[in-house]
Amino acid sequence: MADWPWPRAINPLYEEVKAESDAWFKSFKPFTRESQLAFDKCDFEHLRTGCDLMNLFFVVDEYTDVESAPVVREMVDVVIDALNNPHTPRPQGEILLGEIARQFWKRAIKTATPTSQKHFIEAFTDYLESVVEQALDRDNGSIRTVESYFKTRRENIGARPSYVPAELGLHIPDEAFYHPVITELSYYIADLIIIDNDIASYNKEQATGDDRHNILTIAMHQFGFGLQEAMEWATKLHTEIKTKFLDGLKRVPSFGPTVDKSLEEYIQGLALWPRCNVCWNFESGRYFGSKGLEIQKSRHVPLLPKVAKDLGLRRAGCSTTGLPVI
Ligand SMILES: CC(C)=CCC/C(C)=C/CC/C(C)=C/COP(=O)(O)OP(=O)(O)O
Ligand SMILES: [Mg+2]
Ligand SMILES: [Mg+2]
Ligand SMILES: [Mg+2]
Repeated sequence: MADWPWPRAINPLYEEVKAESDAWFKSFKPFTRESQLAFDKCDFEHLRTGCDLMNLFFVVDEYTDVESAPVVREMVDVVIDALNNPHTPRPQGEILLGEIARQFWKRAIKTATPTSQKHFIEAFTDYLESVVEQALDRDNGSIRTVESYFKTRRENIGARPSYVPAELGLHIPDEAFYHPVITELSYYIADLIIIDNDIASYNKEQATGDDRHNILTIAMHQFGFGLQEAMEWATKLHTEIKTKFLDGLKRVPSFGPTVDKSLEEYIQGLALWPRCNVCWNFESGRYFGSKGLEIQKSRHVPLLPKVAKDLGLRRAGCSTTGLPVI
């Protein structure tokens, strides 16, 4: 990211809004003590809806990463139902994900334009469907090709719904929002986030045996690379995608002065994402503990030993039956 034109910046209201968002989230007691400690290491930078959305993402990710496809399907359906019915109370005894999603969305829509609401529901539903696909791959032990991995991971990374906090106050009609050039730009950004996440989280994922959905594992498998070769291949791909994004900016068509202004703000939000993500990778503690900034400079990461499969969340008491409910 050294030559990415959008520099690191922090929202001035970040501390205040993050505290409010965290207080709301913790009130659910969604995690075991160990999971909450791991979770507290995450550090997000967006205003309230953005913060709440990141919290929602990570609870969905943590709960679904360790379950079989039929269980993930049920969880996903609960979340889809809650987002489509934010004013309807959730049934007693339902997994907590429904109530978290409902409250998040009920608050978010108060300040979201109708077009941004529509785009969020579309994008988040596609994300949730890809989480079920990921669980099916996990159940079958299958490893995808680079091409088929990118196809599902572009939704699974959660990037599209994560662009929506930049769009909440904007009115961008579908003809502009889903114009092929805008879609292309949004997927270039998703691809940059995928490569950055898969590199940063590779160590954690290989150690816990959840690395089949990781571009490094896939490149090693498909091209017969070693880990370092896969890393270099992924870095080259990252450079090519950055160039494609910068070139694509020159092809954005005009939709008239009002839409163009909104679109420019939205694209600015897209362009900031890979920078935010890469900073967060090293500063949040999720992937490198307290050594993030050091590793960002040295680029040396000692590989963690593989842990036994059942030592993950399930062991910590987070199996479906043990998961918190409302
Ligand atoms: C969790 C999620 C979908 C967040 C969406 C928001 C977003 C784009 C966050 C930054 C990158 C990230 C953590 C992606 C999830 O990949 P992963 O499931 O491999 O996350 P992990 O490497 O932290 O486990
Ligand atoms: Mg995931
Ligand atoms: Mg994960
Ligand atoms: Mg990852």
